Amino acid sequence: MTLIDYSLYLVTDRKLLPPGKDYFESLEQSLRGGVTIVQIREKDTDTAEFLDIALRSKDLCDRYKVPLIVNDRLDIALAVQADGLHVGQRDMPVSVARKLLPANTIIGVSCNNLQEIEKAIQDGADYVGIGAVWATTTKDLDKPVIGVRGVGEMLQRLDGTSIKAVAIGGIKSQNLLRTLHGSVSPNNHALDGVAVVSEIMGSLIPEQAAARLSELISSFKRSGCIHKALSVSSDYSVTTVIDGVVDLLNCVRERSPLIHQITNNVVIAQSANATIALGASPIMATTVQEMEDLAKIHGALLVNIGTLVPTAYEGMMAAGTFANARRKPVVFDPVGVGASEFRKKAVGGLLNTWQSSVIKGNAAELAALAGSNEVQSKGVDSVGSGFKDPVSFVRNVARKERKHSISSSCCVVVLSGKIDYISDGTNVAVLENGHELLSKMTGSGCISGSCIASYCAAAMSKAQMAEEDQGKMVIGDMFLGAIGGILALTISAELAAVRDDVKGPGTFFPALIDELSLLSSRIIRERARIQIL
Ligand SMILES: Nc1ncnc2c1ncn2[C@@H]1O[C@H](COP(=O)(O)OP(=O)(O)OP(=O)(O)O)[C@@H](O)[C@H]1O
Ligand SMILES: Cc1ncsc1CCO
Repeated sequence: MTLIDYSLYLVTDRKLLPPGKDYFESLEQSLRGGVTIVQIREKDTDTAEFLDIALRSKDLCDRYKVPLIVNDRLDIALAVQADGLHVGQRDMPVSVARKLLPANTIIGVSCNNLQEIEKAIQDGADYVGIGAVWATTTKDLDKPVIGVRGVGEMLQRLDGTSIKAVAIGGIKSQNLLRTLHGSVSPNNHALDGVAVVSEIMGSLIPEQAAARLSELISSFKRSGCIHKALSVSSDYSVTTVIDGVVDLLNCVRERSPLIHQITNNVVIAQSANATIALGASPIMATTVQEMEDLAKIHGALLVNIGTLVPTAYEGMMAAGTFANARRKPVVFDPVGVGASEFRKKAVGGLLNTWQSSVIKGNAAELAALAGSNEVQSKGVDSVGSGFKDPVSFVRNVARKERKHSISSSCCVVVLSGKIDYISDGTNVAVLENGHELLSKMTGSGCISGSCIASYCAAAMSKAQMAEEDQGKMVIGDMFLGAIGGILALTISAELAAVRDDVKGPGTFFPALIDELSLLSSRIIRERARIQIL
């Protein structure tokens, strides 16, 4: 069979055409814009009309050397000598269609779960349409939305087969990179393409819409993310890390990045003050309506679920999505995730919707996230002495998170506690700075999230976007950002704790803010206690 390019798969829906827009004009423009394969879907059209549409669509697609797939109707596919047929679970079975269609006809099937993938393999489908990956308005959804992590599991089942995979459902330029990066199996089995409906069909200028999507897909491919998935740089040394952190400190002070924080109402003012003391600029905002505008101007986003309420959840969903679309760092603090089913479900939903650059938690939070019973929680706190082997634990959680994302924009994981462990899945930084008084006040972990977000914003702003970086989820060294944020807080805490004016946890916090504002390169170089493993 000739090689089929599934990368930008247009599924038609004439109901979405803007008023006055001709369907054939729209199709031709999208072909010019770079659509690589077309499926015509006509659910409520009479046979004669469908045939006419299919014939003319086939003619157009042939002119652009783009394969045409017919949805559901085998008779129409035969009549117009379509390149393929796409069936749903309640349509003609793949194995029967295979017998009826000419050899070499492409047959694809919609799959929503692993059983359906299994069946597609047994039946010998050429490709599967996995969806709905996001919630969508173009089709009545009688099946659950899968989310990118679910797509990854299905791709894993396709490992070792020659079956191609296209994700479908609510894919737009806004979530395209997240879809491509996030839909990946542990073996780096990635999508062959994405199916798009409304962003192209609903456009007045489909050529532009298709070209924008096509460019994003090409930059994703160019960035080599798929091949580099497990090759995070391992040339960190204590010296390079400290030099890097000092650089970030100066950058935070010089550029004062805006840090958008959706955090809990216990620590809002503390976090905003800590952010200012570091040299960055906070905006605490939770309302869904302003998330798109804020993502345009912030340098990083912090999402902390400490006192989660449904309206803030909506804001978090939107904020992360817009931050991903603009390739800004997202720092996630799943506070107390082990404490209730509500939190667990919310965290699952958030992680499945957007890509975090850094996930930070105490031992109990990360244990809950990783499904480990080794450390228990008491509300938002961790009980006991932590993990037997925290280095392997944090590395494994980072690896596991990376299974949900291709590439150097991998997720860095911070395990906080008396000693902090930070990993990008390969390297582990062990940081021994800090003071017991940090554990005697509420929200020290939450504030460390603000510090990390500030340093990650600096890391992003220092990175020069190269052409091949256009397809990445975020640029800049998030591993250094996370280390820098933790060092800033813990070194300042050491200095605050020994001040004459500090008598205990009450006087400690104001002194901590003072020391954060006085932090210097010299202090970091003198005091950082760090190992890189
Ligand atoms: N006993 C300690 N000695 C030194 N440093 C500590 C100690 N406890 C905590 N820290 C520092 O404080 C930071 C926050 O740690 P912790 O793990 O207590 O956060 P947390 O449990 O998320 O806090 P919270 O829920 O109150 O925000 C850590 O990064 C660590 O460096
Ligand atoms: C005490 C507390 N409860 C919810 S969030 C929070 C702040 C520390 O995590």
